[in-house]
Amino acid sequence: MSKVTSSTLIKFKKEGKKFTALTAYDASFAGAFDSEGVDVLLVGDSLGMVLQGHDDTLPVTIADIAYHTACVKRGISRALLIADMPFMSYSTPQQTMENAALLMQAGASMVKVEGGHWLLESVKMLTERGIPVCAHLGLTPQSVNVFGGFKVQGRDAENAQRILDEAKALQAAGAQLLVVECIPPQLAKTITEALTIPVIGIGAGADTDGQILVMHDVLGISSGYIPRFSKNYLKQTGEIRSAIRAYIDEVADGTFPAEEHTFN
Ligand SMILES: Nc1nc(=O)c2c([nH]1)NC[C@@H]1CN(c3ccc(C(=O)N[C@@H](CCC(=O)O)C(=O)O)cc3)CN21
Ligand SMILES: CC(C)C(=O)C(=O)O
Ligand SMILES: [Mg+2]
Repeated sequence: MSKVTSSTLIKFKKEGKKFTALTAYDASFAGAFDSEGVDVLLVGDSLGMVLQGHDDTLPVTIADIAYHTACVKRGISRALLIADMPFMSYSTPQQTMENAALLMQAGASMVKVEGGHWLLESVKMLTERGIPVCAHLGLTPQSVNVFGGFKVQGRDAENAQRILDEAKALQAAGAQLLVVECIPPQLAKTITEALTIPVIGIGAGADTDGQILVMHDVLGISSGYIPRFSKNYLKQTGEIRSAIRAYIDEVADGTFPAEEHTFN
């Protein structure tokens, strides 16, 4: 099967084919997700919470992400592999280049960064130097202390407009993919229709081009708080590979996310 690239995802968007993304942190799970047909795998800085047991993603380092990216890379053959840039590893353009290079050399095919207008120069510089960028807007967990908690973003008209403007500006700066997290479904729909690049949602309703979840939520083994927008597919299937297939099928046919998984 041919490798998934940003061109594949643009083709899916044009065809209206909903695609699936999932986090992965090691070769074995990543290999299973890849062979079942998950299109995009993300080495998320969520690993700070689900692997390391922290309360947020801030303690994660570039070495942590590079290590898990190298592990995942060895297990997969088809999926597009994205690596999260961790907190404060991309605070200046120079630092961004150096750290993004480490993740690409560890095996990533794209890096993901959280933020809007302040990131435009870095997105342009990375793209010009051969590093594809996935942007991330809405509830950007690295800003949890600014938000005062993991709270839905873009609920009022002013912030919704700002997020839409930032999405367009990030695309214009060269971003090839966008993740929107925990925003109202109407806003996610507007952004998805306004952009030519694919938009992946989490807690953002059913009208984005793709969906992403944290693998521990899909397999029902997150400890402590489980976000209400996620779904435990292991419960209904009893087997890991079947759970992943159910997730892929429900995203493809529009059953997931349902009303209960969205913020209205
Ligand atoms: N296991 C896991 N799943 C995730 O989806 C996830 C992580 N970890 N870690 C990194 C971030 C943090 N995420 C989170 C964590 C909590 C909420 C949360 O508490 N949301 C409230 C919204 C409250 C409101 O209405 O503003 C909720 O009720 O779900 C959301 C996203 C998403 N990501
Ligand atoms: C939830 C996704 C989008 C993420 O950024 C992560 O897993 O770190
Ligand atoms: Mg992340």
